[in-house]
Amino acid sequence: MAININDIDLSQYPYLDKGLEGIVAFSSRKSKIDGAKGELSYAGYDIDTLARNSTFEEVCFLLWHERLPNKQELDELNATLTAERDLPETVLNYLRSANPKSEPMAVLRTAVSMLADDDEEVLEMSHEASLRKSIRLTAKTPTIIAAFDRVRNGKEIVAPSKKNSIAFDFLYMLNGEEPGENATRTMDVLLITHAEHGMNASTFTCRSICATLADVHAAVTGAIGSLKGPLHGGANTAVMNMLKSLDPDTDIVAFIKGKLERKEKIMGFGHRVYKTYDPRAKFLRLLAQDLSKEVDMEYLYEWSEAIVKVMKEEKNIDPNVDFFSATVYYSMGIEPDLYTAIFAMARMSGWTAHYLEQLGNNRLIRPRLLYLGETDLEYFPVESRS
Ligand SMILES: CC(=O)SCCNC(=O)CCNC(=O)[C@H](O)C(C)(C)COP(=O)(O)OP(=O)(O)OC[C@H]1O[C@@H](n2cnc3c(N)ncnc32)[C@H](O)[C@@H]1OP(=O)(O)O
Ligand SMILES: O=C([O-])CC(=O)C(=O)O
Repeated sequence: MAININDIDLSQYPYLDKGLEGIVAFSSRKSKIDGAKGELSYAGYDIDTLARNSTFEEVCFLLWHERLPNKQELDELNATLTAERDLPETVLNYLRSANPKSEPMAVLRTAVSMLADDDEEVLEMSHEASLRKSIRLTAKTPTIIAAFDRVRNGKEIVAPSKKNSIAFDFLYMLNGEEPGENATRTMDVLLITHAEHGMNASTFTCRSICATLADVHAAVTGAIGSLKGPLHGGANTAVMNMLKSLDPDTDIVAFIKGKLERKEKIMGFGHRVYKTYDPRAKFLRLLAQDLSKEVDMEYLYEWSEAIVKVMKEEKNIDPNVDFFSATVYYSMGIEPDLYTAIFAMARMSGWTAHYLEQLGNNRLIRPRLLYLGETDLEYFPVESRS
């Protein structure tokens, strides 16, 4: 006989909720979100201030150490991140032989996992060794994404120039030519705004893996798998696929209303925590407006604004970080299926920061399950089952 949920005294299970909404699973010093006000800060610094003034490397230091670096500390981190950008030959060989039709996120997941093979400290679990591995993972992830994109497009892999920031070198390795100041700064802002976001699904995955005392490579490999889905980081690619399906004759109001009537979700909208405009979307919206105009694709921004208006009127739902970032990436000439991988490249800093935090105050994560299946069934050998 199956157990009926109505017969169970649910007051014994105070935390039972589909999707764990509202449950505080960890404490952290990495980021603070006020979902009602639409505010986000990393280790005490408002996201708008960081996006306007900081660099991704400085944000990495902030997330790992919970304070901003001084000049010498930042120079040292920059030097290490630059020196660690090369990939081991085993990973390069994998990227050269990977199926060019594979999703970049699947290839990234495999390549990041493979980095463990060549990391001499892989099983060294101290905070110091885990931080060194985190720096190496953050340095190498952009090289993996750019190399796979070149290989799948029949182009030679470009080695890192090691002359400049992660944002600069990523665009250099992707396009085979040095990016200008504006493109570099835009990529830096994208990386800063995507770096960290509390107990999101992929960070939860990362911390759960860490809590078994598995190494940081294992934890971020799991996190990449979690970020890939369209309800999480995969939404940015889905947003651009939706925008690309439109044309100047599309009645956007009818298009969105039709989707809502069919109970389809509009990608890039809604958030478990924000019940108002995502502060990062506010920032990226301005970038999307400027950049799409610069490359004569202002129509993408105009369609986006039209969608924002219908979603507000019909569902009172605002855009999240994935909505306008799609137009920013597209205006930079980046292929839509790379967007989630670039998100992962940024979030590597947040994942590894949470890994270090979990390691410093660890307990196995093992929630309970409410069993609702059959009980006390009689076992019959397979031959006698109908
Ligand atoms: C980096 C990130 O991960 S940001 C999020 C990226 N993901 C997306 O953009 C995918 C689209 N958005 C969504 O699916 C959701 O808003 C999520 C998954 C992000 C958050 O979802 P939840 O907190 O679980 O809300 P849930 O899915 O239960 O939705 C609540 C209600 O809002 C509606 N809703 C939420 N988001 C959307 C959306 N994007 N389009 C249409 N309706 C939506 C739901 O249909 C539901 O309506 P109902 O109560 O009438 O059935
Ligand atoms: O916080 C979340 O649920 C999703 C996320 O990662 C983000 O918005 O950056």
